[in-house]
Amino acid sequence: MASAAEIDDEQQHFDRAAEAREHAKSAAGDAANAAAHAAAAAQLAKYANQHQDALGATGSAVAHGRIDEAGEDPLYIGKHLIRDHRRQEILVIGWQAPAAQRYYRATHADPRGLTRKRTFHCTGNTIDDFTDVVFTAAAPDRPQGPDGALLRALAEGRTGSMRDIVATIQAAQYEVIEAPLDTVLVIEGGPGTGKTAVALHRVSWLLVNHPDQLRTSGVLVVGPHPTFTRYISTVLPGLGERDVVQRDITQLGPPVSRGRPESVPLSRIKGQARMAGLLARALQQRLGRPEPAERLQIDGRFVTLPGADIGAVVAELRDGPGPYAQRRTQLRAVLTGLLERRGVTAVPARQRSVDNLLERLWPQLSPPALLRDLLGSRDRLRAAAGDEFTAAEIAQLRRRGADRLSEQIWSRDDLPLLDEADFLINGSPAERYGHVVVDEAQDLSPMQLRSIARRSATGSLTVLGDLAQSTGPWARDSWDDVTAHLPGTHPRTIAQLRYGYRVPRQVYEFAALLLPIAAPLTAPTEVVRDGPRPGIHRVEAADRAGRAVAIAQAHVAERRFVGIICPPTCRPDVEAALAANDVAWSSADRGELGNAINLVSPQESKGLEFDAVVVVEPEDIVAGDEHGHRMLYVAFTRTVGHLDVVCVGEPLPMHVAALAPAGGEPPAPTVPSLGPDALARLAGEVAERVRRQSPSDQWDEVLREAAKLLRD
Ligand SMILES: Nc1ncnc2c1ncn2[C@@H]1O[C@H](COP(=O)(O)OP(=O)(O)OP(=O)(O)O)[C@@H](O)[C@H]1O
Repeated sequence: MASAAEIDDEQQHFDRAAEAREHAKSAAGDAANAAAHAAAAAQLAKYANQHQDALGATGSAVAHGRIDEAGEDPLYIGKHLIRDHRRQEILVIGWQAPAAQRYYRATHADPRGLTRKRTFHCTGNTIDDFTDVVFTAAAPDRPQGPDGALLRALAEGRTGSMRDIVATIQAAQYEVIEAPLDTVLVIEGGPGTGKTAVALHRVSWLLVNHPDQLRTSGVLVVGPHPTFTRYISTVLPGLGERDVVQRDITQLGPPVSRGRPESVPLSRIKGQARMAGLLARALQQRLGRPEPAERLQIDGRFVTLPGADIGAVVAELRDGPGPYAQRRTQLRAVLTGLLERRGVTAVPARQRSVDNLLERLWPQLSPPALLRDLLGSRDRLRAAAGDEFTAAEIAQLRRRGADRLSEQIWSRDDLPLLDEADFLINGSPAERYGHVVVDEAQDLSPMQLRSIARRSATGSLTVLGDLAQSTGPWARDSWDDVTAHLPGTHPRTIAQLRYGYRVPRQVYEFAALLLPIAAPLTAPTEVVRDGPRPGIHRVEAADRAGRAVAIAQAHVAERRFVGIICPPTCRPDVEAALAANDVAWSSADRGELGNAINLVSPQESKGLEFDAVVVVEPEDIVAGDEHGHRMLYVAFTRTVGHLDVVCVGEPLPMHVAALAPAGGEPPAPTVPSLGPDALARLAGEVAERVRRQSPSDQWDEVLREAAKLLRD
């Protein structure tokens, strides 16, 4: 604990900086009032608001850190630059400034000239305490364990909104944050290694350090589902960035009615990149052929255009560049030109016989109309499929469309197809960004990735995920399968985060027993802190839901933020138990998390975290997905503190023969043996790595060696 005198000294600096900040904010407001007319005033007011936001909220801490170097004045680091208005002296530098880098990158092994790094703990702008890391030349080999400030931040209770980590970003995380803009950067790491937090801070860092490229074009952050988007939505505004667009993956593409369910096999077909070719061919096949002679009535006289001339123009435009709608406009212009050459002067913009001919040759189409008509017709599907789809696949794709387009309900897998159709018809989306961040990217289909890729104006992307958490119809085992569908304009880099900050060691070790089956080649994360052991509660089926709710209530009584992660099979019982006990709860499928008990499906739990997690019936979670062990690994790793597993029979990981009841000592974990499926997956993965990392002329030899080793 810092001494009162030291805290007083620091507080004086904080008070001075707070006063300077208020002065800067009111000066920004005054500038807006000085505008010459209303339009300029509105514009200036917008800039003033942005500037005031960027300076930070009144009453918030002006700084979170300080660095000391021998013979130099200390530097205070906060979310925003603050100058003394009288002397123009810098009181606090923004955390993204190059001068702040050493606060984050200094380690005992490489202190970068610093003698000390101080992290403040504040309530508003009042300093409660601070934690120091002292760098001494005598201890360069000291291992860099988690410092007190980090452990303190990790121990804080969670809520339904993610917090920034600006005060305690770790050296390896900062290195990823400041990676070059012109990259496709993949950030991979186990659960709770800070991928999401790092990516959001990277956005803020990029906006400050690359204003010319990004301030006008903007940044887009794409998450896996609405609850996640809402959960992370306060981080960037808290860092002073209000203009970053945050969407979930289903919000890309034309606005349509959603909610149609889709089978897994159909999801697999619809997500494949070859669907893009199917749509492009389907669009071409909508083009018509002219009659040998096209007779048009214009202003009471008939004009005949030779079909061969028109056909040649249509063929040229069909094979030409540009979106479909733009080429349609070009065709109209050419038709008008042909008419003018036959003496028709000034063809009006709307002329019925020209419009009719144009509609026959090059029909006006919306993305939903194209897709509905395609999926609704076996003949259209067959014609567009060529050799690329089997008859069985065509039969699977075919479905009866709604009679009225406005009544059509679309599935999640239709959305990227509509977006692709929109691209083919209308060209690149109106909203393109200087940088795009994609979270939980390991689960996205090629068609979803294409949809994201076309929103990056320059090919600059940050892609984050964890292959060991990859589930669903598009579960991945390699990042190559993801990046193959992203723009190739910039180099691709994979950055790994090794340290797990969320999950306590005792819970992580339990969850990691699933890894040999879930993701055999994944190295476990290195956990930085301890916590309570998982509680295993074996119950009768009739008591399962009631017990889960009772455990959740006990956590709420301790003021914990709780997630009950429950497979669909158990959900009605759990909802009934919550109702029977008159417990207020929130449902993640309504896009929002409450402050107490939240009922969450395993899929929705991705990316979220709670103080306490109650996992209901692991076996059903495993059974619910082809990569069910990964899904369970996700569910187990959502906790910052407590994990309780409520089950009938074994809690999984099944190979842990007998786990002690809640609070008891579990036996030492045993290494699970691999079943035939897991072994086949492992073999496939080894072969894939050999292919990726060895020159092709050595594959056979390396694989023969590997087979021999396995036989022996
Ligand atoms: N340097 C840090 N300082 C303080 N907290 C941190 C730090 N790094 C990560 N955390 C915390 O660890 C938790 C996990 O972070 P985050 O959700 O970004 O991890 P993730 O790798 O995206 O996890 P998952 O793959 O499970 O979604 C968050 O509560 C985050 O605030």
